[in-house]
Amino acid sequence: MISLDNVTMQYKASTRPALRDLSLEIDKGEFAFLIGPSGSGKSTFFRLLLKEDKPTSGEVRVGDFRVDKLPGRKVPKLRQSIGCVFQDFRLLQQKSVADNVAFALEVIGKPSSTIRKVVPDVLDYVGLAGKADRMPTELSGGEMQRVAIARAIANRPLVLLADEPTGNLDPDTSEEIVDVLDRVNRRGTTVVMATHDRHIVDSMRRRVLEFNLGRLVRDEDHGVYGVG
Ligand SMILES: Nc1ncnc2c1ncn2[C@@H]1O[C@H](COP(=O)(O)OP(=O)(O)OP(=O)(O)O)[C@@H](O)[C@H]1O
Repeated sequence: MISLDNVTMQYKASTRPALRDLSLEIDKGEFAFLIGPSGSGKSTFFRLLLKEDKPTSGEVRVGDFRVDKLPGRKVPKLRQSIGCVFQDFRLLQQKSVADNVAFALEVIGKPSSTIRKVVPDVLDYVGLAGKADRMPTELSGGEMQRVAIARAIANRPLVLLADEPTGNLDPDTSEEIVDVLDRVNRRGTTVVMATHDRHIVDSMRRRVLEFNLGRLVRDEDHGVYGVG
């Protein structure tokens, strides 16, 4: 589903590469944690998958997309097959919960009949039934992240990338959010979650990919956070 082959990413403004000769594969349906200290390359890895940056060398694949060689006109199609969730939720503040999700489907050209059906289903799925008409300011952090997940999965992407999705949440709420991601994964979506949350990694016992200084230094199937 995701594969990197000898990928190096050297930003022009930086003296050392953000990723160095990175090779890894994540299969369809896997749930993988990406861990490592600040600056180890986790966000850069996500940016390469989304073609927000182009690697200096090496090959990047997501599903059938050869991302590093993808022409610009095909990038929207790639991004439609990758859902993203971030630490800071990134909701549209002027739109209701339902409209945040609907808007994501509108911009990719889904017909309104589909949108009317999908939005309540997906809100129900993430545990927000009954909150469709709330504005983001009327939600808790955990609820905001549920909206962000609903928006990210509404189009049933192949992959869900979550960049520190629990970074702004308390421990109990974090567990609830990871439960939602776990359900999304069990439905067949590949999930990759970058995190600094030791407790979550240790309790889930899923694949752990540890980065350090742009290198993959550990890859374990049922890993823990470890000493780092
Ligand atoms: N646009 C950029 N230009 C120059 N250097 C960059 C750029 N983006 C990231 N870097 C550098 O690349 C390295 C990897 O950064 P990256 O953001 O991928 O790390 P990270 O593991 O996601 O960190 P964090 O846990 O803090 O989010 C760092 O040394 C960073 O300073």
